[in-house]
Order: sequence, then structure tokens, then C-alpha cells
Amino acid sequence: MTVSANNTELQSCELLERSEITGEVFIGGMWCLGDSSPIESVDPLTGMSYWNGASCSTNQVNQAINAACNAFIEWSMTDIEYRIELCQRFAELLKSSSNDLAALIHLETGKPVWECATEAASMIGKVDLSINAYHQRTGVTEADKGEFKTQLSHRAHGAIAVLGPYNFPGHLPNGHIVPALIAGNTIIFKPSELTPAVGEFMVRLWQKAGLPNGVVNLVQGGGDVGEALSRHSGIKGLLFTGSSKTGERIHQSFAHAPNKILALEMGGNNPLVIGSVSDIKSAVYTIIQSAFISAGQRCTCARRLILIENDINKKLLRELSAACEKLVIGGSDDSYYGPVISRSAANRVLAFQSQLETLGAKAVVTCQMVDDHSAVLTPGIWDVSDADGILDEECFGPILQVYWASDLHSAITLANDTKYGLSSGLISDDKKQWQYFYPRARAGIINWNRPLTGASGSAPFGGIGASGNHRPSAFYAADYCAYPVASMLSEHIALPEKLLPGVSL
Ligand SMILES: NC(=O)C1=CN([C@@H]2O[C@H](COP(=O)(O)OP(=O)(O)OC[C@H]3O[C@@H](n4cnc5c(N)ncnc54)[C@H](O)[C@@H]3O)[C@@H](O)[C@H]2O)C=CC1
Ligand SMILES: O=C(O)CCC(=O)N[C@@H](CCC(=O)O)C(=O)O
Repeated sequence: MTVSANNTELQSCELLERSEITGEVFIGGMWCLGDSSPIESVDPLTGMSYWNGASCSTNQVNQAINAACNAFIEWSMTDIEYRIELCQRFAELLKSSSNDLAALIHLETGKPVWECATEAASMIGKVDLSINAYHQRTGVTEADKGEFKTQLSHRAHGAIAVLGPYNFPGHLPNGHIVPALIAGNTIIFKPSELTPAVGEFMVRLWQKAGLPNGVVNLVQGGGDVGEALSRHSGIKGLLFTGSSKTGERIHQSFAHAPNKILALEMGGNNPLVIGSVSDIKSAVYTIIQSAFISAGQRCTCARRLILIENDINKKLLRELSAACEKLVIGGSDDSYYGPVISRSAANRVLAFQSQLETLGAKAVVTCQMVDDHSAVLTPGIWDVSDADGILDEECFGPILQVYWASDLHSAITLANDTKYGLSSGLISDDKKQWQYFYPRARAGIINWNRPLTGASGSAPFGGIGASGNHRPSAFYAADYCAYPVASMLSEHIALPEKLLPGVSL
């Protein structure tokens, strides 16, 4: 294992000054300080605090919701071309500041700069994808029925809360905000309390793009602020990406509000099945991409590797372990992955590993903290085949659990033995194995010889079971950002050619 040094520490102050990141919140077009408890953002590579702000009070949450409600009618009545133009202006601003944005994501999450640059690029790409999705999935369509025509149009819901996670602090909330704005909703955005600076950066770009006051509002804070938003009668919906535990709580707070839209994108305990493989190196690379990218902090990451028992797969596991030992991790530009989000998150990953050990799992490679200050963890691989019970939990870090299965059928049974259902995949050169696997696998994403991670924004994205509530995001986000209105239209009132029996005029 090579642990690389962090090389961005010195540039961080200059970046924050240049980006005008001040730690304020944005309510009704005005920047101001949060007036509740202080929050800070800490670089998980150095433990250094670099962003200081404060949570919003309940009063400020109310003000932000009022501002979004007040701005709604006018915004939703604007021409779609105008809303698209503002989103395109936002994309231009993202382009011109993408180096700063990537550097800020790096600072706040510790992800390597190359990966942060791909996040910034995905945010830019999201605008055109969302415009396409708006036209294809929603928009307005008409059909001529002779005496009248039918029209299908879509309407925005109103003021909508967006709650973001920390692992893609820009890309994931952006994937809700852009389609919601195109559809004509107004937004109250609360970034993760672990990544407030990226949230502030994004909202400053929206302001620069020329959004009218109140159309996007930024509040900061943790679960309490998220809860105040989710329980507020003023919001017409909530778009959430985060853990299943939080998503379930939010779902409960929506129990008496069937009229509100709730999109839940949550975690997974994702299985990757290894069938008949001839190219071991490619399989190893695909497993690493599935399990360890972003230090395992992607909801699509493989958590369980299910190998069909044979000599090639035994060799494959040995080569996987050797490749993990060689991974470059840490803070430098040539790292494959960086830290998990915080020292306490790292400790939770290690506690999960200890639980596996207590259940009787055997270490293939042990996950370890690399030093006494950062949140960098080495990858871990644990054979849980003989463990006494399973932990059907999402461990959001670089730990992969290995199972051995006697055949494909039992591998699929193991793969489906989870309350989650986000991603699932098969690595195999045998097409028959894929044809057997695909209809039986239960998940929203089912891949063949491709990593479980790296989902395309031009496809729908989401899962079943504890992974989501059947409102996939990415290309289908357009669907939950608007509701359909069906009309039958005729310019003049006229009698039909033939009246119904029993009616005479
Ligand atoms: N399916 C998907 O698309 C994705 C899912 N995730 C999942 O997200 C998790 C990691 O992200 P985290 O930020 O730790 O998730 P989290 O669930 O802790 O937090 C997500 C957001 O919800 C807020 N929140 C926390 N408690 C709340 C409450 N009681 N009411 C309302 N809001 C509350 C947080 O402040 C944050 O803004 C992982 O479990 C991961 O699998 C992450 C990315 C994508
Ligand atoms: O929303 C999109 O444009 C596609 C979905 C996406 O980016 N998925 C990422 C993981 C994000 C996460 O942790 O959920 C991926 O599949 O790697």
C-alpha cells in the first residue's frame, strides 16, 4: 500500500477567498449569517477546519420556505426557454470555475482531485441531460382527436426541499436542483453539514446566473434543520439523497401528507457475482472499481463479492488482495482514493469490521487507519462465508465482504438476500450465466461485466427495497419534479353528431 501526501493544504485559503465563500446562508436573495449553533467543515486529510458558519434557526428555515413559496408563482409561470437559459448560464459558470469547484470538493471531501474534476464535469453535463429529460419525459404534448384535441402538460409542485449527502456534495444535489428548477419549482437546499462549503459555492453560482430572488435558498445545518424542513407544511415536496435510516425517518414525517412528493435515493448492500472468468486482471480491475472507488463511499459500491467456487476464482481473490495491497491512497493527485469523510466515519467502518470478526469472518486483507490524524483507511476484504449471521447493513467505506457459492443459483440467492436493492452485477464471460442472472437479480441497476459504480446520468438511477421509493433520479428526475395535467380541448362548444340514447334537446 502506498499512502501519498496531501499537497493542497497551502492553496486552500486562497481558493476560499477567490471563491468568495463566506459561511453565510442565502434566504430570499440575501446572504446572511446562520443564527443558530456554529458549524465548521474539516478537511478529512488534515483534520484542519477551513469553513466556519452557523446552522439556521427554525425562524430562518421558515423564512427560507416563505421566500421559496413567494417566488413560486412567478417563477413557475416564466417561459420554459427562460428557465433553460438560466440553467445554461449556470452550466457556463460551472465550466469557468470548474478548477475551483474541483479543488473545493477535494478540500471538503478529501477525494483525489482527478475524481473531483469528474464530479464538476458531471454537474455541467447534468444541465443538458435535464433539458433533454424535461422534453422527453414531461413538457407538453398534444394529439388530434377530430372533434377535440387532447393535451398533456406538466406543472411544478411548488417550494421543494433538497437534502444532499456528503459523498458527491455537488453532483447529487445538483441532480435534483437542476431538473426541479427547469420544471418551475423553487428550492430550499440544505447541503450535508459535512460539506457546507460546496453547497455555498453552488448557490453563489446560481445567484450569478441571475436566478430571481427566492428561487433558490440555501440553509445550513444538520439533521435538526433537515427535519424542520421535512416537517414544514409550506414545502410541496422533498428530494433526498442519503442514508436509508434518514430516508425512512423523512418518510415517516410525510405519513400524513399524501399530496407531497417525496423522492428517496438511499443506500445499498450491493452484490457483485463472479461467474466464469478468463481475464482475471480485468475482473480484478472491475471489482476494485466497484468496491473501492471513492474509498467505498458511493451508494452503488459493491459491498459483497460472491464468488462461484472454482480454482480460477480462488486465484482471482488472491490477485485482488495483491492489487489492493498495491493501491495508492491518500491525498496526492496520483491516489486512487482519499479518506472517508471524517475520523468518526473511519472509526465506524473499523467498528463494522470488528463486528464481522466477532461473527467469525476471516480477514483476507485488514482495513486499517493509516495515521493518527487523517480519515484515510486502507482497503479491507473479509471472507464471511462461515460467519455466524450476516450484517445486512451498508458499511459506507472500503470494506468488501466475500462469499463462496457452490453454483450460480445459490450465488443469486445470496445476492438477493438483502433488504436493499440498488445495484447488482455479474462478471462472467458466459452469456448463459448472464441470461440466468439478469431476470432473477433484484435491483434498480443490474450490470454485466461492468463496475457497479459509474452509473450514467442519461439513464434512470435508483433502487428498490430500502434503497429507494420507486422514484428514480438522473434521467427520470423530470418525472418527480412535475405532475401531469391531462386536458381535452375544443375551441368551441358543439353538439356531437349523435346524441346518446335517452337525451333529446
Ligand atoms: N442512492 C443514492 O443515490 C445515494 C445514496 N447515498 C447514501 O447516503 C449515505 C451517505 O450520505 P450521508 O450524508 O451520510 O447521509 P445522511 O442520511 O446522514 O444525510 C443526508 C442528508 O440528510 C440530512 N439529515 C440527517 N438526518 C435528518 C433527519 N432526521 N431529517 C431530515 N434530514 C436529515 C443530513 O443533514 C444530510 O443533509 C450513504 O448511506 C449512501 O448510501 C449517497 C449518495 C447517493
Ligand atoms: O445521477 C446521475 O447522474 C447518475 C448517478 C450517479 O452519479 N451515480 C454514482 C454514484 C453516486 C452515489 O453514490 O450514489 C455512481 O453510480 O457511481
